[in-house]
Amino acid sequence: MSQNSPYQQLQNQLEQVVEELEITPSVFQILKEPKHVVRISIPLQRDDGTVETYTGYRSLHSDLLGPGKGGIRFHPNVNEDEVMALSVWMTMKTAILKLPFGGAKGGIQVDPNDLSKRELQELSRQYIRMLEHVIGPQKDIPAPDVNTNGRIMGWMLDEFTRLRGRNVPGFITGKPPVIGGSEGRVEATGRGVVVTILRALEKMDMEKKGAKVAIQGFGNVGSVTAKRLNEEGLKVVAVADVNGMLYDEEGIDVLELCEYVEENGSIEGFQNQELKPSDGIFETDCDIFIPAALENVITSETAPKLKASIVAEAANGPTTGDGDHILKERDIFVIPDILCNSGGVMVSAFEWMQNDSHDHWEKDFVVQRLDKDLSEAFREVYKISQEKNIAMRKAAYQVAVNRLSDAMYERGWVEG
Ligand SMILES: NC(=O)C1=CN([C@@H]2O[C@H](COP(=O)(O)OP(=O)(O)OC[C@H]3O[C@@H](n4cnc5c(N)ncnc54)[C@H](OP(=O)(O)O)[C@@H]3O)[C@@H](O)[C@H]2O)C=CC1
Ligand SMILES: O=C(O)CCC(=O)C(=O)O
Repeated sequence: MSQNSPYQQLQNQLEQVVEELEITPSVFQILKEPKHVVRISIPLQRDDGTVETYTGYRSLHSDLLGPGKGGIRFHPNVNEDEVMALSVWMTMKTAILKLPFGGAKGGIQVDPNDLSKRELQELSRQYIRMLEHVIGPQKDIPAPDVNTNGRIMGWMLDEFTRLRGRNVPGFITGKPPVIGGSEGRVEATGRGVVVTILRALEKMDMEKKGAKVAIQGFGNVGSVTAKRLNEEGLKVVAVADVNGMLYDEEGIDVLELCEYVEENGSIEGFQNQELKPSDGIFETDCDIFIPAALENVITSETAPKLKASIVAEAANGPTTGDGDHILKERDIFVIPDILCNSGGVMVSAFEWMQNDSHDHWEKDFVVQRLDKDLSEAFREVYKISQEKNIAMRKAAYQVAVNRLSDAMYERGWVEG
């Protein structure tokens, strides 16, 4: 495992949390490894008739509190270490939120931009065919993540339905509402990120109107977060994607940018502005910095440059151990990923519940419940961080591990 292995860093963190909570080390023994990791080699017939194989994974970290839950990522950097770490973070999120789920994650090592629409659909269906034995509404329930969306969830649902010979809408979440998806799931992660930011601003006595925001990543999570912050009166001054960064100290026209990205797939060319280098995002003058792309971006190199007083981790695992240490030393308030971006899985849980009871909730109801439940989770974590004088990340892990440890005891997996 490399030094920047998210999975290794996680293991170190978990071991420390178990020690500090003075709970039995057996809890760490159980949490340190996923229950299973399935690796598949997926053959795909390309449009030119040749066959290529793609490596795919599904890691089920824990089904202690319910079936595994977690997204599917399509990206060239997907690997076993990453998928395992992402599945552990899912276990922590669902435990913090008291959802009836464990943690899982999957992915395919592929750049979807290299595939035609037919190839992408076939690869998505093939992934489900090859993993049918380990997924299902009471076993392990997938959802969207980086480079996957409602359209892909729809194809996957269709494939699973064919395999089972009956409709099983609760097998996957994040699907379009017309085939059983929940209202508000597309926006849920970004909306949740903003709920946690608003709670943090209140706790820190910071004015939200005009607060300056910089966002790395302008996909599903980054763009919805930007839109919601804009509605709340904050000012998005910088946005970066892989091609570069847009900067406007007066505030970017977020609505127009969202429409532009929807049509053009990138921020490049927006209002004919020249992009600045993508890395400039770390040095932007702002109050809130939001990583909303991939792992390991706040490091020993970038953490010292940040100007923000709040880091809201919309991405999973954006901060390395060294980076985190520097943020702590610099007294930057971090809303940890396992709390900050958990609005997505929360509304996925709502979707699964609606599927189970053949119900359809109105969007207003979904949004209100998300705001209320996530604010409550924020308060619980914040209270512990204050009482114990520890960082929000450590407090979040403590909440999760305590709950998991209690469940292990009640199920007879460990002694008290
Ligand atoms: N979707 C969800 O519901 C949830 C997602 N998350 C996490 O949020 C993060 C983003 O996911 P999501 O928005 O769904 O993914 P998307 O695929 O929709 O968007 C990812 C964005 O990140 C950008 N990006 C990738 N690499 C870089 C880079 N090196 N520098 C700057 N920008 C970069 C992409 O740019 P480009 O388009 O140019 O490639 C794109 O704008 C991930 O960590 C994911 O795990 C967490 C919880 C739930
Ligand atoms: O909605 C879900 O089930 C999972 C979303 C996800 O992958 C995540 O929170 O990282």
